[in-house]
Amino acid sequence: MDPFGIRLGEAVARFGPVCVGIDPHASLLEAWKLPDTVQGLRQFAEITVEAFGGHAALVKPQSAFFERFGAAGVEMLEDVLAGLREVGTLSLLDVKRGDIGSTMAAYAQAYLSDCSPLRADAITVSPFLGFGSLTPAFDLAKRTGRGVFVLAMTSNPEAGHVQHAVWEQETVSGAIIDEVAEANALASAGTFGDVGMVVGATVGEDIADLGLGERLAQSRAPLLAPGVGAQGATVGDIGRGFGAAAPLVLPATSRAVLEAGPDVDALRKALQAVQEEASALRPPAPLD
Ligand SMILES: O=c1ccn([C@@H]2O[C@H](COP(=O)(O)O)[C@@H](O)[C@H]2O)c(=O)[nH]1
Repeated sequence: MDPFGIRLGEAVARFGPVCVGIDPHASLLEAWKLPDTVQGLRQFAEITVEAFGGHAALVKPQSAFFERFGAAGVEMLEDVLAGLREVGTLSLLDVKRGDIGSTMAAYAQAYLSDCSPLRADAITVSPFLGFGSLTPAFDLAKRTGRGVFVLAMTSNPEAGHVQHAVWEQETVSGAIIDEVAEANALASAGTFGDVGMVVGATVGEDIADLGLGERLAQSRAPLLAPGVGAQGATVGDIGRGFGAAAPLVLPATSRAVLEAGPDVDALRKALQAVQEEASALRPPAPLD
């Protein structure tokens, strides 16, 4: 399999950079007139895979909303990942795993090995047990052509207390950006490295205040930017806040698109509207 960064670059060239989420909130199941049960979850999952598979560069199922149904929900998550694989759509499983290295190796096996039922093209991971603790995930992802997105500046309002903390004259988020840049230094040619970061669409002002824009742009990391829509951020905010790093950004949105369901065409239209807005973030392809 080609490295994740290459596969992502191809998908973004085809569909644009938007990452759409599959987040079966109880309130969305209700709005779609589905029961908040495993059966309702199954219908939600089937509709969203049909709507987004083959229509977006990257689809991000949120594990928590499947896990809340126990083993049956996790089985459904396996089906969602398999459904996306079948139509050749890249999956980013949002699980935010992080642990001591030996346990991290087991998480890596769970999501990034070729034979796991829960394998995805990429996962989100948390570096707050120390960046080095993530090494088993980077190593296995590299061997299997998969990707890893490291939380760097998350979209929630509470995040700054931890992520902007300063240690040895460096912010935590700045240190993470530099570690990711180093991990991507040897990645194959192309826009994106194989190691991404999560940098919320809501944090543009912080990027400027902390002077991190240029370092983000140099990292070659695909920058997953959740927060578009329900959390109040817009694609325009990304253009303004991310500066030179904007071409690396994958604007991510879940509820704002999912609210258009359950009709498959309406879901696709809602996705397409964000995709059209987001096309302004990337420079046009050079003419031959
Ligand atoms: O910093 C982060 C990291 C992850 N998320 C996840 O993205 C989606 C956002 O959903 P919306 O409905 O578009 O708000 C959700 O799965 C979060 O867990 C994030 O929001 N911020």
